[in-house]
Amino acid sequence: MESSQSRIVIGSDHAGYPLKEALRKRLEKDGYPLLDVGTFSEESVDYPDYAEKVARALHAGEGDIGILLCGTGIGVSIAANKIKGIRAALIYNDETASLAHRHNNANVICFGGREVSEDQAHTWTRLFLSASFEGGRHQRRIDEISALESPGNIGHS
Ligand SMILES: O=C(CO)[C@H](O)[C@H](O)[C@H](O)COP(=O)(O)O
Repeated sequence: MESSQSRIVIGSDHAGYPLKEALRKRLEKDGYPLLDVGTFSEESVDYPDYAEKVARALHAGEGDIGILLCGTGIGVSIAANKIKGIRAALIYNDETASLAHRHNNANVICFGGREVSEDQAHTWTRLFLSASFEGGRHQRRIDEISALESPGNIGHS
């Protein structure tokens, strides 16, 4: 069942800005409560700043699900996944839109603003939101991802 109550936090860099605007308007029309953290023009900016803004808003409880856009969707995915508790998924078809929720319990979805159409981004966002996490073996794997963030793990000094 689709949760029309999911509160969305959306952000992009300059390359994702046109698609962010189009997607934001469609999701607002659908009735989703939405917080837009920028960017607000096509002036060049750095995508890690917007991945951080979306993650901060989610950590602050200002939204349930994040949407991030850059040119390819890759940069925002990499940046967002550096932040504790964030599971960001790059979406590129119907299947990944659904499985990102059902198996990965992603809390951020990412799109390439120069790679996907407005219709695709809208359809895939709705598919993601209408899916449900299946738990079971998938929860075990997510717990393993969380363990990678622990202070005793690789890369922590
Ligand atoms: O796609 C991106 C990162 O994965 C960014 O949105 C940038 O667009 C990309 O790095 C290209 O940068 P440019 O400054 O727009 O040439």
